[in-house]
Amino acid sequence: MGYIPKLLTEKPHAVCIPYPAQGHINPMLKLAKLLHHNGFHITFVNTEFNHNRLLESRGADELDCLPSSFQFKTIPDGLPPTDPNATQDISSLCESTTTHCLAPFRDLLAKLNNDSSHDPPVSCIISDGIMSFTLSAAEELAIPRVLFWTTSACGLYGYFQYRKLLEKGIVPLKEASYLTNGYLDQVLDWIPGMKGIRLKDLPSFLRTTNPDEFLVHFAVSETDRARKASAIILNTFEELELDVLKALSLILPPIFCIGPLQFLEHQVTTDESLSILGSNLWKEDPECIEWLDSKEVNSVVYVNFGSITVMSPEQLGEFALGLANSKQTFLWIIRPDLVTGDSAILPPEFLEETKERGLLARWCPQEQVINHPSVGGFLTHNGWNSTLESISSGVPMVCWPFFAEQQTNCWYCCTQWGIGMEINSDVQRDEVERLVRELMVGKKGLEMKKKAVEWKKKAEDAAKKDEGSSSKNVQKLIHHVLIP
Ligand SMILES: O=c1ccn([C@@H]2O[C@H](COP(=O)(O)OP(=O)(O)O[C@H]3O[C@H](CO)[C@@H](O)[C@H](O)[C@H]3O)[C@@H](O)[C@H]2O)c(=O)[nH]1
Repeated sequence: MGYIPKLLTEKPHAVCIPYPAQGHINPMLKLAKLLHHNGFHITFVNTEFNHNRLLESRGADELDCLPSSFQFKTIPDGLPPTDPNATQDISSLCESTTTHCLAPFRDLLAKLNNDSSHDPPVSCIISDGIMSFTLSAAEELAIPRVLFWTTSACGLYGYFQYRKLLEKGIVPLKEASYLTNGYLDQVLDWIPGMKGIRLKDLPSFLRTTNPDEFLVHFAVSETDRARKASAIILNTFEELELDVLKALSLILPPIFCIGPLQFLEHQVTTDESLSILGSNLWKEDPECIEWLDSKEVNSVVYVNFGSITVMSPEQLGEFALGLANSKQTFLWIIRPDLVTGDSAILPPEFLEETKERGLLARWCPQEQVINHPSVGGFLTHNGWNSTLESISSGVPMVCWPFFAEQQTNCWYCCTQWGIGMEINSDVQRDEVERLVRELMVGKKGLEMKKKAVEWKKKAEDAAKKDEGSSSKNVQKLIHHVLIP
């Protein structure tokens, strides 16, 4: 039976369930706040593992002060215990959530809908795009089922190409030498809306010789299942990705572009405890902002590779010496689990050379950092949140995509939006030095800065209260889909 309010005055109740990783929890929490602001009762579902991390990094008190109409619940992720201060293995997590999370999720919904519960009945489910098992639970309750893909539209469209790549025999690669012999440079001229894109610019999981590669088949099944949703949400804005959105609209249910969500979140000011509620899973280093305050406008390179990227000690060394040799001032966030194997050891000559002009920290309030007037450029892995946060702050990028759709985001930044320059995946100190210098003081850097500021303005327009395309899309989503 579908959603029947217990009372006519009852609030709609949205259950928001992110994929359990930082880059997915952040935008989902922003959306949840936005819906709460629009009169929804919210249940936000974390995995037990991440919820413990959230309590650890932000303190339990923060959640105690929330209004009763905004609650957190947890389900297990089905994985064995791992390092509580590190991101879980992504492939295992995708496999585990798909296999193990539906049953506890169903139980949770049943509890929320139980007569003795003080919550209004669950009236819609908003789930991460790669948690599509939730569609079955929503179907059983006959309520709207919305998938929030936290990637860019171009990244999502990139995943949509996997089925065709398999059918055409382009993937899996015939042998490992295809990774380096130029095969990945082939231009795929059959993808509408992505003129000139190369195989290497599509999401990276295709770089495999294994016909059974889990993440390739997972991408195929999740994109297939996306067609069954009531609607798709994207944290982007229409003007940024017009061509791809047009192509996606032919194959997907209605798409609502509601980004940049951080701008819309800033308009939510009704409840103090909610507006300060954050979702960082690592403790933020408070020193970063003070340090930035002491620096000149546009003078600092901000270096951060997000929550999942890992690198070898050699790669860390190349970045370090490239930054040192660039002579630029920098803030570099080295996550405790950034380096594979041993802990991050930086070359002594790097520490000596940069002690006056570099700050190292373990985690920071990135939105605040990147929006700080001192930050002039961003050395990034091009996770979609980081990319969009950079666009929203008018900051150009040097791009070192690690995996997933970061390669696609990078290609768009460098070739379509005019706001990025790519570093070779086999990172070398000389290239880091050259590109960082170009970013901060070169002619190309200046042009990119101009472009980035133009995109920032367009992003602000999209988020303008009541008038911008993203603001209007939020209202359409609510009134046409979530409260039909
Ligand atoms: O010191 C830090 C580092 C990061 N962040 C935040 O953490 C998020 C990181 O997200 P993102 O930049 O998207 O990177 P990942 O953590 O790598 O994100 C995963 O999720 C994204 C959204 O689906 C995908 O685009 C990426 O490919 C995938 O790796 C952003 O909101 C950052 O602001 C901080 O607040 N402080």
